[in-house]
Amino acid sequence: MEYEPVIGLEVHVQLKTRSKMFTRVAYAYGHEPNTLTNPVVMGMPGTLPVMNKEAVRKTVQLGLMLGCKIAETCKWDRKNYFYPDSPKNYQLSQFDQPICEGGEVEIEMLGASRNVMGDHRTVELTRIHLEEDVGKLTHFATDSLVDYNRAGAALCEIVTEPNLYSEDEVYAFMTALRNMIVTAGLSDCDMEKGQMRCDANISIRPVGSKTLGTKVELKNMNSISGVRNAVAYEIKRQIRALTTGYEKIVQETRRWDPVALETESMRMKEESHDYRYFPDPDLMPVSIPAEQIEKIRSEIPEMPFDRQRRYMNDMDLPYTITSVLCPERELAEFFEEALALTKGKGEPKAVANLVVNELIRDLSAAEGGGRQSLSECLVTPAHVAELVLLIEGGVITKQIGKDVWVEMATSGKMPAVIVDEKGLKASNDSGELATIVAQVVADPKHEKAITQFKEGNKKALNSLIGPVMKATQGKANPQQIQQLMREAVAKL
Ligand SMILES: Nc1ncnc2c1ncn2[C@@H]1O[C@H](COP(=O)(O)OP(=O)(O)OP(=O)(O)O)[C@@H](O)[C@H]1O
Ligand SMILES: [Mg+2]
Ligand SMILES: [Mg+2]
Repeated sequence: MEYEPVIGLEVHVQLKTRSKMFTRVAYAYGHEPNTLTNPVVMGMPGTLPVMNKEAVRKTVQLGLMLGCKIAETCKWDRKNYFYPDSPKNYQLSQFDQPICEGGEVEIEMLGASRNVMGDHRTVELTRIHLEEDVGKLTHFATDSLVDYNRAGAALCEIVTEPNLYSEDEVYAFMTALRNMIVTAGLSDCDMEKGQMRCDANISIRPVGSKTLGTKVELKNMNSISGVRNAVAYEIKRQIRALTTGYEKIVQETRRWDPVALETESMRMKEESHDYRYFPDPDLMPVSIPAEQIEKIRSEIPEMPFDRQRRYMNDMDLPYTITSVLCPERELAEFFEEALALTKGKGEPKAVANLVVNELIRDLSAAEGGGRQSLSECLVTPAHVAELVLLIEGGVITKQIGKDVWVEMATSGKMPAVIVDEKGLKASNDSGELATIVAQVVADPKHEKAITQFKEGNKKALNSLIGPVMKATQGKANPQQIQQLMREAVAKL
């Protein structure tokens, strides 16, 4: 029998708010353990929660971005359980009245090759709700330590329908969702810092069947490719269990081991009635006025796939370039600013090429691993615009443009200043160039190429361009060289 996997994801995202979900203590990463707490976070008797409005606003924005229905009224419930990662014996969450219902996420599958756009489809969402994060446990050989700095942080949970069917779709989903959330500035979604986490629910069923099999929930993946690997492993494990009868699939929570690259059983999964959800008596239900929803809607920035379609359709940019520019809003905005500064005289493709090739290369080469941020980089949109205009206006050659880039990236000087200081202007003196061309053509070394050209091989003269360029220190215009070369050869 042939089996197919069915996958549903629960994605937790820490929202970028100044303070925590129900108290004003700061939400931040990288502080000394247990310094970002207060009596509310620690669940001391007599403390009362106060809702963070910004977290609600950000969740509404996320819901609107993903086409969810925004609830007229939502409420807060206690999810009761006791575990050392929570200082209280409950977590404030939303049970039957979440902020957002329904919705979908557009994803892109891998294309046939890097320069071909892959298929797009939408993945259906069940709901998005808001809750408070729990602390972080670190386990050692004989004991465990807990850090409550992230306990109580505003955490939004995005739950999908069982509507994903392969590890590649899961990868595409996580990537698309992260790009949208980061673009909107709702979270940095750094999985290594725990700002974005994913539980993957997986079951297997015979192909063609409409009912769902027993689900297993995977935890502890700390990168998007980690999620893909864990899901791929678990699909194989379950299919093998079903086909060989060697193992039984039971409803449980399994932990991904990123070193051993396998999943191992953690605990049997609670059902929702085990949590004894009930409305929190200290918090009022929340209603969000329609005009406020419309205001939030009007503040949503352009989403990455929409931007990509615009670049491809309106600017005629190739897919490869747009797929690098568009997922990162900062980069895309840098490009648009540079393009605008050329005042219609710069080709979008020329501007985009500099950003995608030279700029990203420099940012990635920065010391200390990772990528340098644009704000730390000396190259500004004005530099890029000016450089493009110098090249397109024929003031300098493309070749010299590369040297100017290196110089402006290290000194921060404007390209025109560098060109002036170093005398890099393309030589328009065709008399001088003609002399150099004549010398190269006369060089016995090139006799063979010239004969081949005369015999009809039009490309044979290309090998002579390099020596001419070298003699002019890269300042000559390649078209002009070719023209002069043909004239010189015709005279032989
Ligand atoms: N048989 C199944 N196979 C695959 N995925 C499933 C199956 N049944 C449910 N799912 C998915 O599992 C997820 C269930 O998440 P939900 O938050 O509703 O419940 P939970 O995991 O029981 O609760 P908790 O928040 O405590 O983890 C959803 O993404 C859903 O699509
Ligand atoms: Mg859940
Ligand atoms: Mg779950």
